Amino acid sequence: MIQMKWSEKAWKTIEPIYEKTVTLPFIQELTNGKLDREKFIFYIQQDAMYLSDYGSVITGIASKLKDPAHTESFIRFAGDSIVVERALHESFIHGINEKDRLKPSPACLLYTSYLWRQLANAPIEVSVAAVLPCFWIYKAVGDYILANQTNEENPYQTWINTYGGDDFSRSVSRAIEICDELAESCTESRQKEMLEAFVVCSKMEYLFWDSAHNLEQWKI
Ligand SMILES: Cc1ncc(C[n+]2csc(CCO)c2C)c(N)n1
Repeated sequence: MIQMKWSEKAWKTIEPIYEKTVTLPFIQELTNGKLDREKFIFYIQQDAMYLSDYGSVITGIASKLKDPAHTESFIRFAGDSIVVERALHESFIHGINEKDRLKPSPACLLYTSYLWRQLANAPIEVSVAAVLPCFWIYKAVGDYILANQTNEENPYQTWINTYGGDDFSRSVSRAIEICDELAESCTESRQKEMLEAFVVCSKMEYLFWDSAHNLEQWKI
């Protein structure tokens, strides 16, 4: 019998989470262009803080990976995340006083802290699985939005084009391939740990968008 790849199993596991993600008001309103600017700016500001940590975590992963081809890819992902995200953020929050930046929301801090914890404590393949939803869910959501858009004047088109379409697709495929290669030489129980981290981070992608729509604040 041909064994299912780790990534196939992983996507099947989080499919219900993904399906719920695309029905979130944030994603629906991003798709029809009616999302409040305030909510989008909140998201972009939170994302700037998320990405700053994300870039460091991914650089840490690059330095721990044993296969030089994997390290090379992760170094490229880290560079890409800085270049692409800088452009996105400049196009949407250019002119907004950086000192007015928010503090990380609970959802943002939870997500970045979890990624740091995986890097510090978990086996490297589990850390890699933890950062995969960031690629894969964004790709799927980007494609979903492109396929379901009806408004030609969407103010968020630059954002949508970054995550839908072909350029980003190559990085996503490579990240998935690396996870599968790592999983192949792991025990079953380690593969389970990878899956758990993948599921947790998929949920955190959901929470991140939801928190932006709610302009999430600290209760205290
Ligand atoms: C909360 C949150 N999750 C995922 C991404 C998407 N993303 C950020 S860096 C990167 C890889 C680029 O090398 C991708 C796909 C985001 N922007 N914000």
